[in-house]
Amino acid sequence: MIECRGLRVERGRTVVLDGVDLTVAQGEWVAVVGPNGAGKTTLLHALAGLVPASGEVAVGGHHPGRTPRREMSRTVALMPQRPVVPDGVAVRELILLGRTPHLSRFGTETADDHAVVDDLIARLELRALASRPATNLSGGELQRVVLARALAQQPRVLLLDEPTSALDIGHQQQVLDLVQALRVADGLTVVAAMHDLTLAGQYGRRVVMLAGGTVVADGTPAQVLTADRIGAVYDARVEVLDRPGGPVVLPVGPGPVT
Ligand SMILES: Nc1ncnc2c1ncn2[C@@H]1O[C@H](COP(=O)(O)OP(=O)(O)OP(=O)(O)O)[C@@H](O)[C@H]1O
Repeated sequence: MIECRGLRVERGRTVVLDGVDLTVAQGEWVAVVGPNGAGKTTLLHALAGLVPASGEVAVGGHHPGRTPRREMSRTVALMPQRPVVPDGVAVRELILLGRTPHLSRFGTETADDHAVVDDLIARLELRALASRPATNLSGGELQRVVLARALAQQPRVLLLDEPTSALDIGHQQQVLDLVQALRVADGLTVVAAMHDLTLAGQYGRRVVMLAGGTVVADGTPAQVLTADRIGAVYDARVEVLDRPGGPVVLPVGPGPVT
């Protein structure tokens, strides 16, 4: 579903991604991890066709930069790290915008479009927010609404950029469980950039670690999320517990305070 060979992205005069090879099968969930500035967002943007990239890139058989936007939006949906919300738009309208790539040339929504939106509102427990202006939501509420908008696109590939960064622990599990259910039921392919390494390994069967714009590790959560590698790549003190659901990555404190 995703094939990158020698992917390279430059921003200004800086090479932000270089020589990235990534193959993702349909229905796979790949967690992309790495320190701040590693290139995670840039990778997702390159896959969505939002930044120019060189090298070979194909997503759902399309070259992201050379495919008409409407067609690309039926294949790939991006849940951005920093969503831009137009003033005065209500939550339900914002989610309905996700249907845009599927509308007829006349631009009118059908009963099916409304049914898709209503189903997502129910599954993400957004009913109480549906008529509120989206600009008035809390950070976590908005994050769930923006996920609903991306899912309303009914994409084949879902790109999630820090999807749980503003969510409490219950809502983290709610949204990731919903994406997991869609992956299993519909064969949705998921690439999710995540800072929470434990969650990354619990949902991503495969973890790709980026640092300095290149892939430094690619494998199962247990192969990639080792204390030594995290210590070296993130310059962090961590302990990793081996649990049936995946590695649990714990920060280690600075020691006794004197
Ligand atoms: N438009 C731009 N112009 C110049 N540099 C950029 C631009 N966009 C991103 N960068 C740089 O590219 C690098 C990768 O940024 P990116 O947002 O992809 O990292 P990230 O891994 O998602 O980081 P974070 O975890 O902090 O969100 C950073 O050093 C960033 O400053």
